[in-house]
Amino acid sequence: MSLLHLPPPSPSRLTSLRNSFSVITLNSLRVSSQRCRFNQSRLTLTPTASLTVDSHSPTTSSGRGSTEEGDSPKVLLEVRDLTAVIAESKAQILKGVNLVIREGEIHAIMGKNGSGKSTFSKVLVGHPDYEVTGGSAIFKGENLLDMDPEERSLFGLFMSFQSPIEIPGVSNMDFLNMAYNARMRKLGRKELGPIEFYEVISRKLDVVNMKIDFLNRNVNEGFSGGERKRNEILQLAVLGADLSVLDEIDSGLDVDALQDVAKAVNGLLTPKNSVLMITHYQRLLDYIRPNYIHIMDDGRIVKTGDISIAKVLEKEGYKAISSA
Ligand SMILES: Nc1ncnc2c1ncn2[C@@H]1O[C@H](COP(=O)(O)OP(=O)(O)OP(=O)(O)O)[C@@H](O)[C@H]1O
Repeated sequence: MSLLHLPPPSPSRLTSLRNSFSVITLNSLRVSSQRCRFNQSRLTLTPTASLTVDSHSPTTSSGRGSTEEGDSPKVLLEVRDLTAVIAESKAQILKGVNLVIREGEIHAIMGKNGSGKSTFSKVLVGHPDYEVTGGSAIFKGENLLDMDPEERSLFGLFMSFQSPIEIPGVSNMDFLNMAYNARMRKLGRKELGPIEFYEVISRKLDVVNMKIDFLNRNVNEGFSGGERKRNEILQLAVLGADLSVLDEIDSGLDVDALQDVAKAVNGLLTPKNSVLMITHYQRLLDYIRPNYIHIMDDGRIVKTGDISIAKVLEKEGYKAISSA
């Protein structure tokens, strides 16, 4: 790929964008663009000792993570008794979610429509539509619920939304350059100017099999469903994350796109980072092999197991799971 194919954004364009958003990062911009509400109510919660659906008994199926005694990887995310309501109506959606994710593990959450899967993932990233009413979420040893969405993103939590939003007037390239630099600042690493960043991102495009033209288009504007999903993974590839929450990354993808996206996600895995996927279908799990599958029902994780759960589901539906 050559630099000649696409002019990098002008420095003045980047400066004006920086002035418009004094602080800008991926999750926070996407979260706040969805509801234009920046003031998330902050809660300081005391972790409570309680029952857990401990995810560390099933066997690994992806070869990542570890279940051997004495060789437990570090806990990355520990969610205990998490409850949350819809901010506006106060309707309770999460009714005590328990989940432990260790470094290097891939987890999948499945469950009927409306069981609370997306709500859980949005609560994790601090979406303002929801208020946490109890429980705790500790990420890399810090209280996640005490951080605003932007801090969560900079701290290494990435979320790919089920329906990625458009951001009119902001090109993919400019958006990613700013988000990348914000993350580099947080990590104490070198920020990149438009030309250097262009070289970085050009290489990442191959990872998701995206054409270079997408960099000059406004974020998700006019993108097809599949292109939006690829763009989400491009963002993940550029920013990196300790924990990537992928909400129905497989929806709207044709077979080739699904394979591209899965290959890209697999290519980003290291022994240190983890993935939490939400999906309805086994086909995604055939490409990205989870260590654990959790079933969510009515705002709680009610069952945890290995890939065999997905196989039963595919054949017999949720009835078979609840009676198991
Ligand atoms: N912002 C909101 N306003 C009103 N209701 C909401 C909101 N967010 C979630 N809900 C409701 O909470 C319930 C759980 O929704 P959620 O999107 O978390 O379910 P889900 O398990 O992800 O479903 P699906 O599999 O269909 O994506 C649903 O009944 C939904 O209508």
